[in-house]
Amino acid sequence: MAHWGYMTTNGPSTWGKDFPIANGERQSPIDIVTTAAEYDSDVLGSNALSTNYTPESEVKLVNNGHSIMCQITKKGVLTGGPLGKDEYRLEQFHLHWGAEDNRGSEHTVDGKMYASELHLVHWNASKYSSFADAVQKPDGLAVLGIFITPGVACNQFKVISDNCGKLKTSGAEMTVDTTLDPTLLLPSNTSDYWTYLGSLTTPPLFESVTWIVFKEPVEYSKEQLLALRNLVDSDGNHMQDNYRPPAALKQRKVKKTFT
Ligand SMILES: NS(=O)(=O)c1ccc(NC(=S)OCCc2ccsc2)cc1
Ligand SMILES: [Zn+2]
Repeated sequence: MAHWGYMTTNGPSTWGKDFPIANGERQSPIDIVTTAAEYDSDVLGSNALSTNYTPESEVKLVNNGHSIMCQITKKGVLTGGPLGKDEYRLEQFHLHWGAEDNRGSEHTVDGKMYASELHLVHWNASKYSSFADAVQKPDGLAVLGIFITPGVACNQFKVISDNCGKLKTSGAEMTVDTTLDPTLLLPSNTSDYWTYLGSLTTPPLFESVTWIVFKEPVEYSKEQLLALRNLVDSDGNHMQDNYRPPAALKQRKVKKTFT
């Protein structure tokens, strides 16, 4: 099986061969049609989404061949909003980006694509014993999606962007002694978001993700975006355009927490 990727020969349009769920009923990402999203005060209004992350004292950065991933060791927790009382534990975060600023995000908003999208991946620690146990359960995962647009540098992201040069090739890993507070990777407004039931956006495409996509984008500098584009993927090409285009919404409703 040719390893999946984002090239013409192994990209999103070919994933259905080895991962038939690619054409499933709750695939991600999606195009968020803002006028069709339903404001749902009771489910969402009652208990606000809350993140309780502990600043990392060291971070493990991994070039896994299709993104740059930061593995989390502390026990940061996400709860509330569409997650109810369940506590979801932060496992890792990673990104998707384009070769140019006009593309790169996975979710789109009324067809608009952002330059990049940051994903904070959590698993339901109230119901399951590990990420691997939760990854295939319909309520197993929760991923925060943060849109990224070119602008001023994001200081908290510097620890990743400043080290991309040392993580050039697929499989490269490094541990960096630094404090990193995942809370500071979030937009200032974390009350306004869209949420819907979806999937992993890369193989194995499991339909186990409650998606929470914030309305407010965060800014990264041109240099920080360029650092991502200089990474090399598992085929030895520049890691760029590592995003899956929107999948069909099918019988799903997108909820929003703002009017
Ligand atoms: N882009 S995404 O956030 O939807 C996303 C998140 C996690 C993953 N996959 C992960 S973390 O897999 C870890 C290895 C694994 C373990 C059991 S099945 C795969 C894929 C896509
Ligand atoms: Zn992702």
